Amino acid sequence: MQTQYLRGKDLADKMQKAMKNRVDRLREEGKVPGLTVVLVGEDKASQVYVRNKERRAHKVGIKSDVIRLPETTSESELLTIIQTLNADKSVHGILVQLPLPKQIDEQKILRSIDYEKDVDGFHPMNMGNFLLGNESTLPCTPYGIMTLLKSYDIAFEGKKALVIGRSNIVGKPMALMLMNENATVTIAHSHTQNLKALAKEADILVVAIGKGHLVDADYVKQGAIVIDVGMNRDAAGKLIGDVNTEAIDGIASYVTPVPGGVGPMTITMLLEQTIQKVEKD
Ligand SMILES: Nc1nc(=O)c2c([nH]1)NC[C@@H]1CN(c3ccc(C(=O)N[C@@H](CCC(=O)O)C(=O)O)cc3)C=[N+]21
Repeated sequence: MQTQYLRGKDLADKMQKAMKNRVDRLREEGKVPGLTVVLVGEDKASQVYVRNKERRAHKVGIKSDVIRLPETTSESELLTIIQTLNADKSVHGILVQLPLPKQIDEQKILRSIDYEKDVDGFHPMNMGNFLLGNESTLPCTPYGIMTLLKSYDIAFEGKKALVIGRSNIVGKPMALMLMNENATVTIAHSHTQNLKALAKEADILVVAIGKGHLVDADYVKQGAIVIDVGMNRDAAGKLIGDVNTEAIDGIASYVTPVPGGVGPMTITMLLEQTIQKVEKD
């Protein structure tokens, strides 16, 4: 079987080109979409993501600001900044980069963001509405993955899906989205037994565990669709996924590359949801 790459980067470029036209139209009406990213600390990987988001936002015409705060920022200092952004009419989207330093309660911060400006879909109001099937902002990574799969006309109906990883921002919402598309979904995590055997049964395998090249041919059924959410660095500092893509070549039907797969789609959905906030205004 010839394994095909699901090229998130290509779809992201195409979608962002169309977004540019929508933003141009909004700007003609005097509406300039504004996205503010708050980055606490010096985490190197986070800095790269933030720079990527900023560059892409500017390219589609979104006014993007980054507030960089020191690692030692207190919870109350961060809450004050969020209150200012909540009240600022030129800010349509607020993203507080996770993870936050340990002195800051992440859930408390996410709750403090005006849920109508939560373009990540992490606010409990959005998470709750999403769980209930109501309209909501969606977590960008799983939303991007679903958008990518649909663009390749991949069907979900009755398929066996396994999501490895149960985080609030990827695993849990991913499982729910697959379920909503009528897949039969299993969630695996660090306590799961016989992971390889379980994975081998999956028609759709989503890997979000943060262990470089963990998934190889032993985990993948002939013809399976494999989604790699991993962002790890190897010994040489190169970005590698959770999936050893070379090892499953000829086994999987489709696989997302790293880089150029899920990451660019995450950013695209963030921009999409920011523009939607302004269009609905
Ligand atoms: N509140 C919050 N929202 C997030 O969405 C969020 C977050 N916190 N914390 C960190 C993670 C990570 N994340 C990435 C997004 C895009 C790429 C991306 O574009 N990656 C490129 C290349 C990156 C490179 O070359 O280093 C790619 O995969 O092709 C990566 C990682 C968003 N996150």
